[in-house]
Amino acid sequence: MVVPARLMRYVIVGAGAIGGTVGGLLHQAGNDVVLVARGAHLDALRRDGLTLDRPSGTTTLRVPVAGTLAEAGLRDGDDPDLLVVATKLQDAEPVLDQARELAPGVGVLCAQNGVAGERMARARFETVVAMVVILMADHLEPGVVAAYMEPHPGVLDVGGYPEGDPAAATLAGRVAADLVAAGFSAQARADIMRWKYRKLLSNLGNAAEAACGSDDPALADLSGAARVEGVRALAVAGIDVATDEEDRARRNGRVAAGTIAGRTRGGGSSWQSLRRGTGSIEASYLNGEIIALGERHGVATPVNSLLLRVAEEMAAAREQPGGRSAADLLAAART
Ligand SMILES: CC(C)(CO)C(=O)C(=O)O
Repeated sequence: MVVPARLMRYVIVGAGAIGGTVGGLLHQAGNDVVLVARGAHLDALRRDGLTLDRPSGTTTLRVPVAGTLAEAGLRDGDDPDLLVVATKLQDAEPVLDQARELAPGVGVLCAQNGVAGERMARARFETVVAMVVILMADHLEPGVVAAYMEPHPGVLDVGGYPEGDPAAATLAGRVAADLVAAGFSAQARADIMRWKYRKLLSNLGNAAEAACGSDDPALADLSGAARVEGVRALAVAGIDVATDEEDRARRNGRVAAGTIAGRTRGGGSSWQSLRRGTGSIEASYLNGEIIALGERHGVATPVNSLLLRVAEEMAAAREQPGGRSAADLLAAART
């Protein structure tokens, strides 16, 4: 893909917490954006626009919407779109397959946790941009998204995948500039995957939070134990990970104190998946990534294995988040 000089159109699939916030604010900053949504959310977006609740107030944005990528008219060629995949990882492959049929030369941006989205995208497309998403947001109801961070709405660093690919790096630079102009903390990084692995480590606690709830007093111990296994597996696999110190220097956003529009943030993305009863959870691409590395390199990962099993069971049974005890899970993983 030759990255064109003109402003690209962002076609964003997965217009929930992440896609809605990113798309809404890119649109507000004057970018050409289409949100691809489904069901009641699509109806509400068409009827009422996108309502974005932020600590600074509520905005209604008339972002163009479509029900499918075909309806969005996804295009490559001389005037190509950028396809932004903001679905959960378990929902990404059908989107990528459909996009490939419509516009095989399109550039793809993976606005997702973990490191699997980039692999999936690169298996189908030439130009792929990886993104580290640190954005505390929630898809509250059809048409309504809350973004809880201030003073900026989130950290969205990007970089070409694989690292060193010149077209992907150029595209990442363009995206970073648009994100900064839209108010995000964003930068293009030549070593983006170190940062994605760093973020993966923090997401190993997502399944624990979903299973036990954020008020569980032993949650930090359980999540910490999952991370210790993750750090060990990545180190033995020889995967370079950005450090806490580097991370701290970048973190200049925080979750707004109290509530916005009368609501308090409940939990992270896996907690939200259980709450919505979607029947699936991202843990197989987060804890599962570490389990697979551990198996390959002889590192035991009992805590991640247990968390994955419990989170998947809860999702399949459409259990609400928070029903398990973190102390019990930790004890079970250690026996
Ligand atoms: C950082 C945070 C909480 C939001 O991007 C996250 O990664 C998640 O919940 O999955």
